[in-house]
Amino acid sequence: MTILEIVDLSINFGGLKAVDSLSFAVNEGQIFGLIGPNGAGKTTVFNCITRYYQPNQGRIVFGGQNILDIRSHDVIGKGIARTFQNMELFKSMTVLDNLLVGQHCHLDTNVFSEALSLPVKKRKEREISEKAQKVMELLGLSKYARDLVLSLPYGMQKMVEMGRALVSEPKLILLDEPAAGMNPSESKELSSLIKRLRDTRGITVLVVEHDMAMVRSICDEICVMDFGRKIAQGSADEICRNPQVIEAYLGCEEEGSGCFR
Ligand SMILES: Nc1ncnc2c1ncn2[C@@H]1O[C@H](COP(=O)(O)OP(=O)(O)OP(=O)(O)O)[C@@H](O)[C@H]1O
Repeated sequence: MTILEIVDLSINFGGLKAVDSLSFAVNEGQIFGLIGPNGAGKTTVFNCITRYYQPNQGRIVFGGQNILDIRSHDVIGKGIARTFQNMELFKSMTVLDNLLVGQHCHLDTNVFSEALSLPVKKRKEREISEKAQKVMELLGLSKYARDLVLSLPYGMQKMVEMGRALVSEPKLILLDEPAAGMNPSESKELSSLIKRLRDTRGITVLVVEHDMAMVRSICDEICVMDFGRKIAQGSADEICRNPQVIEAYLGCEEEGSGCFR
């Protein structure tokens, strides 16, 4: 069953067509890769899905609803969460506080419950805190809960970002270059975590990633973009054999690896 459908999506910046009539569909429970050379338009697609950018044309249908009709701050409430290419964390705050940031939208309180600190507010706060604890356990972050993010190694900081996205219990998570800056063993661990999220929590994953070893190991289906357009779609084996894809990546093809960087 389709959970996300990108239909004829286009967005221009001045004369540049960053995304050009792009269409693809992601099925529920899939790990779907969006790849392409630098500047192909991948992050721009994420920015359109999260309503940070307003496309010039097209539709983005999530769970049957065109999300271009909703406000950007309502996207998370629909069940979509994301991580960023350049981690957007509050680095001088603790891990736990970073996970709790943004959860106020789920508190559903009003001025009276705030002022009177009513039990309903306290209960909601406790629920959110429990969710954060569970996510920290899942990601191996519990022992760092009270540590400042800036004191953690880079790979762990990326886990905090993943954690923040997971606390909202998304149906779909958008991961923008999750393995960037990680060493091979960290990205292997990340690959199994992403598969676990899908397998145990049923989360659908749309991932932008340049690490082809990771893309190959986790993605059920891959859409390849170049200059804003889709040039191929299929399994990892199919896209790696596709002449248009090889042509697009020429120059960053690794000697003998048979694939891309
Ligand atoms: N806000 C903006 N204003 C102007 N141009 C933009 C803007 N955002 C993106 N672009 C341009 O759109 C094109 C696509 O950028 P985008 O970041 O989506 O590429 P990408 O495929 O994610 O690249 P990378 O793999 O390097 O992250 C680029 O040429 C970029 O410079």
